[in-house]
Amino acid sequence: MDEPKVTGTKPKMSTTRKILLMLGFLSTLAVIALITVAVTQNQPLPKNLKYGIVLDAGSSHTNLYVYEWPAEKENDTGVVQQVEVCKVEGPGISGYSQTTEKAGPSLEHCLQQAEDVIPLKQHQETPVYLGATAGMRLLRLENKDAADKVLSSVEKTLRSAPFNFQGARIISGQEEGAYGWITINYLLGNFKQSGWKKFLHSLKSVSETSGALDLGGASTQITFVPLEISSESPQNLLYFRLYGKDYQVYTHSFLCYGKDQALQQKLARDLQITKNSRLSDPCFHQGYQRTINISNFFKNPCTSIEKKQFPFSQLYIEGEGNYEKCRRNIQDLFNKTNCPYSSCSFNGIYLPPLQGDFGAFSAFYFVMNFLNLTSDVPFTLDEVASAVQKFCALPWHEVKLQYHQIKEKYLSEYCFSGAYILSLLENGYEFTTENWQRIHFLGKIGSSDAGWTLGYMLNLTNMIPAEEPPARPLSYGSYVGLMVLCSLVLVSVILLAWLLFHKPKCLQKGIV
Ligand SMILES: Nc1ccn([C@@H]2O[C@H](COP(=O)(O)OP(=O)(O)OP(=O)(O)O)[C@@H](O)[C@H]2O)c(=O)n1
Ligand SMILES: [Ca+2]
Repeated sequence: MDEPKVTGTKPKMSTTRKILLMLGFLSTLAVIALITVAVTQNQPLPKNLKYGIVLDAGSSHTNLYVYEWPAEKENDTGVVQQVEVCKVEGPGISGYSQTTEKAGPSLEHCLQQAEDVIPLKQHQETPVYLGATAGMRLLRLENKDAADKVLSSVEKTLRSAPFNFQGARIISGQEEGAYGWITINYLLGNFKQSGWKKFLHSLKSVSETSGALDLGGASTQITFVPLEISSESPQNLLYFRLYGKDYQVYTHSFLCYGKDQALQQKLARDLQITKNSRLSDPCFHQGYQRTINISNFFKNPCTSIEKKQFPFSQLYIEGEGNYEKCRRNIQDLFNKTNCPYSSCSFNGIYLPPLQGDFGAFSAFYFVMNFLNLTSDVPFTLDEVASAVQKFCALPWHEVKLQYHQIKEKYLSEYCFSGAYILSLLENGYEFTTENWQRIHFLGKIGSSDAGWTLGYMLNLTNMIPAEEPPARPLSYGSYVGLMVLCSLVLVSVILLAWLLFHKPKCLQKGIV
């Protein structure tokens, strides 16, 4: 009687098991198919790169920058990067005031370099911009006709290059400050945070942007978001809406306070009190000598105010190498006597209280880097001052021996420049021992040079949207990861359920 029962139940059990096995197999197959589809369907397309060229026609020299970015990510922050920089041989374009037709051709070598970097089929669509700064602002003041001719010459050359010419113009000091500020904050990723970073920032309410300090040869800029906005000096305020956020930015550009023109101003003042054609200068190393032609010296708008008749045509400068004396000497360039606002930097120019961190670039960086004063942990104000003092005290023959690889023009002026930077920051802008270390001397951020050019291009190509562009909540990697995780959980649950409700014989008590 028992026999038929046993044979009767056996096929019933195996059918259920078969169905369950089949279900398990099918769900595993479905999960694998799901993952495969997700991975292949959403795979990023091959990179479609775009390029842009900006020429920074500075007072001391011209640099050509090539930028690159993935076409499909144009409106994201931090995706544009510098892929090439070419330093144009010779002086800045304002140095061609006597031979204006040569200004354009001086750029040809670097334009050729850009042609080699950018794929041939993209030459025509690549925009090229030239922005001239304080050297050309000064030339325009001194000789408008010569400045126009220099610009026409560079325009002619740029139009004959195979790129998409978008203009060659003198940018204002305000633009120079603002674009420098945009560049560093774009590169530091301060404009737009996504996902967790955005959430963390909203919790901490950290200072969101970094100020920008640019020191050129002929002008210098300070730009930052002050804590409180005052309408005292509207010409120093700029309003931006970037990635859905409003920014009220303070900026000022001091023409004639770049390091080369500041030295000219200082010498012009020293000349007023010289009794003969010899001048002992504390800002040059002991043993250093330089001769200056007086007739050309006062043609410059930065020195013309000091013009007077001298009984000699050449001035012989002899270095003294005295840092303290040099600082006192430079101090005279900053007139702190009258301020028509609640607070000023110098020469009666409004400056709100300093706020947050600052990125200091161009000559701020070149000089500090030469003096080994740039590191991740910032040096104190006292450390910087004593390093400059020590360097200034070195006799010229020793400096030349120790740094024989560096151009004499640069080398001879690092003592003056170090002292000038300290005076500008400490006396001019009134940085103190407390907030000095909030200044970060930086040359590059990632692969891109800090400077106004990237911000200029981002603005002119409309690559920084006013409103935050709609973004996918998850990145491609997180999306795939989440898909895999969910699928694994699903398979595990199915397996577990199967094990619990249909314990296979091998797991049953007594057998194990
Ligand atoms: N390794 C270097 C490179 C440059 N300089 C000096 O740094 C100054 C500023 O250079 P830069 O920022 O390139 O000035 P420009 O852009 O030419 O000037 P501006 O912005 O005022 O037009 C110049 O005096 C230059 O001689 C330097 O001391 N050491
Ligand atoms: Ca510059």
